[in-house]
Amino acid sequence: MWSWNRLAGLLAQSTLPWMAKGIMTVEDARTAVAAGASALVVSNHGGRQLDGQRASLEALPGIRDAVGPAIPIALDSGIRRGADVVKAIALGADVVIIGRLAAYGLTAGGETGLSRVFELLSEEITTVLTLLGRGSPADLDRGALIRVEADTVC
Ligand SMILES: Cc1cc2nc3c(=O)[nH]c(=O)nc-3n(C[C@H](O)[C@H](O)[C@H](O)COP(=O)(O)O)c2cc1C
Repeated sequence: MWSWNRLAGLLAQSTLPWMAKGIMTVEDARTAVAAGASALVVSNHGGRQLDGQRASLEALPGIRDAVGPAIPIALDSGIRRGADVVKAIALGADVVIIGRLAAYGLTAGGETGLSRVFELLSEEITTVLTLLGRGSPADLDRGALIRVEADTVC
């Protein structure tokens, strides 16, 4: 079974930089950074392992606060449109990763379909940034968002 100790043994055999994927708690984020991770991927693996797990977007702000600004953070799981990318950046991600979205594009239209996925994402990100009055992703912060509790949505 995988453990942080087993990972330490593996890392001792290499000087390559590495990133930890599947980080969903502040505790694991701190442990990964202390173990030498160069970057983190906040991810619930697309909900494919524990489908009742909380969303990676929910976990992101606390993890960013815990590790500070210097550790690059990627986020994945559930990115489907440009607004999702904007939310992730506003909550502290440096980059996002797409999984099934890329697969959907490839399935629907091969290389052309995949290119279209990136075109749509780019257009949507530009639209959302414009509507928020932000010039670029670098201008995003948590003030761009409001939190709506699920039980307040009619
Ligand atoms: C068919 C499939 C296989 C995957 N296999 C792995 C895997 O072996 N290891 C892993 O860390 N994540 C795996 N993932 C999760 C992806 O790396 C990624 O975290 C996830 O797809 C992101 O969520 P999204 O699909 O909603 O964008 C897999 C995802 C899919 C769809």
